[in-house]
Amino acid sequence: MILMKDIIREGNPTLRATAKKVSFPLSQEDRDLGKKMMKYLEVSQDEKLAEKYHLRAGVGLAAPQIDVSKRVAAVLVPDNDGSIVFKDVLYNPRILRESVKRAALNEGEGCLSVDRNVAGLVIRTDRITLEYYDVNGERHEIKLENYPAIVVQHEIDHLNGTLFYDHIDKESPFKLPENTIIIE
Ligand SMILES: OCN(O)CCCc1ccccc1
Ligand code: NI
Repeated sequence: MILMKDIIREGNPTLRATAKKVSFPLSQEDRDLGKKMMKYLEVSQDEKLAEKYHLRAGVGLAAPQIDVSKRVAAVLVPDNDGSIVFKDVLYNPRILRESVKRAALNEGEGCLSVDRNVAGLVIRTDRITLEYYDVNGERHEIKLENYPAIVVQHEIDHLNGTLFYDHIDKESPFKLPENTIIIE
């Protein structure tokens, strides 16, 4: 099971590398990789289990964060009523289209690989068309907006060696750019 000790932190060069695509059919190793990353998210979102295993809750986890430089990310986005908005392990995810409209979470973002708070608006795209392959090699092309779109962009950033605070305006971190909405 993935524990916090398995998650690499800022300074580890893997976090700034461009991860490699996986090939299909997936090796058993790449299947297991996706499974254990999703397991981490499920356990981390269960209050009791997260406490038991000292896990920081996460709505996404990218393979580079466990020092595996492959284009694989698990996403588990709950609704505030506990239902699931989006859940899947994304293999070779790719953003096909981005809206002109931008978006940022009101409370900013954090990262399991960043052990500090970095305040400021993380400016992202509000709506995306996402292409990815699932564990069975099936191609998916879906539209996401608002919170799930933000999470997927955060994870795909990890595959390209980008961290959330790279998107914060250093001079004025809380300036709201034109054409940008705040997501509560
Ligand atoms: O890479 C995943 N991870 O560091 C966990 C936090 C994910 C996340 C947090 C805030 C907004 C979008 C995504
Ligand atoms: Ni992260």
